[in-house]
Amino acid sequence: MGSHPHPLPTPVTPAGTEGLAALLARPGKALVALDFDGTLADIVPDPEQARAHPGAVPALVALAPHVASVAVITGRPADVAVRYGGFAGVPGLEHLVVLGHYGAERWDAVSGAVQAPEPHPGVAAVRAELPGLLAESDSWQGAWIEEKGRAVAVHTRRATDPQGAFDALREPLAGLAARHGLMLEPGRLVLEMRPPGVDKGVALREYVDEIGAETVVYGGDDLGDLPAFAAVDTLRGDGHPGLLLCSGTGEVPELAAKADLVLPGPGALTDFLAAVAARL
Ligand SMILES: O=P(O)(O)OC[C@H]1O[C@H](O[C@H]2O[C@H](CO)[C@@H](O)[C@H](O)[C@H]2O)[C@H](O)[C@@H](O)[C@@H]1O
Repeated sequence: MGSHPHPLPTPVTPAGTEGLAALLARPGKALVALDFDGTLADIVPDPEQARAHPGAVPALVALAPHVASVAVITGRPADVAVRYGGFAGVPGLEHLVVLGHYGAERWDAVSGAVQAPEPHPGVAAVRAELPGLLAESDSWQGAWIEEKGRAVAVHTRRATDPQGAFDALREPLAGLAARHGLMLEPGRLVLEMRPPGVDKGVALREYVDEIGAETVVYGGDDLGDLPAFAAVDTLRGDGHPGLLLCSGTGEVPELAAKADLVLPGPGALTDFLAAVAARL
């Protein structure tokens, strides 16, 4: 162990310690699944400027040959995560899978294509009403719309009062979403209106079953990752070792409280993945 340049941080829970031990002992039976924004990519004020941390692709490339599968599970459209991540055409990531829109979409590196369901009609209705709603009050001044194709998001990170705008918008946007058969997905200073029926927990569980993974490592940073954390907890109850990583600097304490290991942001998380890969 003394020959490794990067130390391997220790999980703070017995379940996480068991999950890490299983990953190191039987990597070929492990799935490593990771969120994109805030986990593999640093948070930036403009979502269009988000890109994978420089350490992310090298860490995934180092891990991929040893494990059963590496997957990215994100709220982004799958093709956007692939583009911003720089995941396509990378030697070593020929089997990468990206589950976008919380699992509604799937991109795989083998085909290079995205599989997606029919668009939900509520998204077009919300899109049409949203500018009128945002013009109704000064309480959310500076909030702006991210067009996501199969969903619409309202960001407040660049609003005059980011948290105040987020809080003030939560109820009206929940109402707007519900009127059109959508759900409200709150995140880090973002409120997304999206079709129901899938979440990162459902997506993770289905993918674990599909590939027959024994051990599951999941890393996230936001409220949308809570269902995936819950899925890993359930899997642990069913005898699958699991390791829950939180990429966090304090913005989402709800997720950090449930993690086996909190790493301070994408740089630390990708260092951890690289340190694991170096031991395989
Ligand atoms: O599931 P994820 O991959 O974590 O995607 C969740 C949302 O991420 C993006 O918003 C977040 O990142 C932005 C860029 O760093 C940041 O400006 C924003 O405040 C964050 O909430 C993305 O724009 C959303 O569409 C995703 O749903």
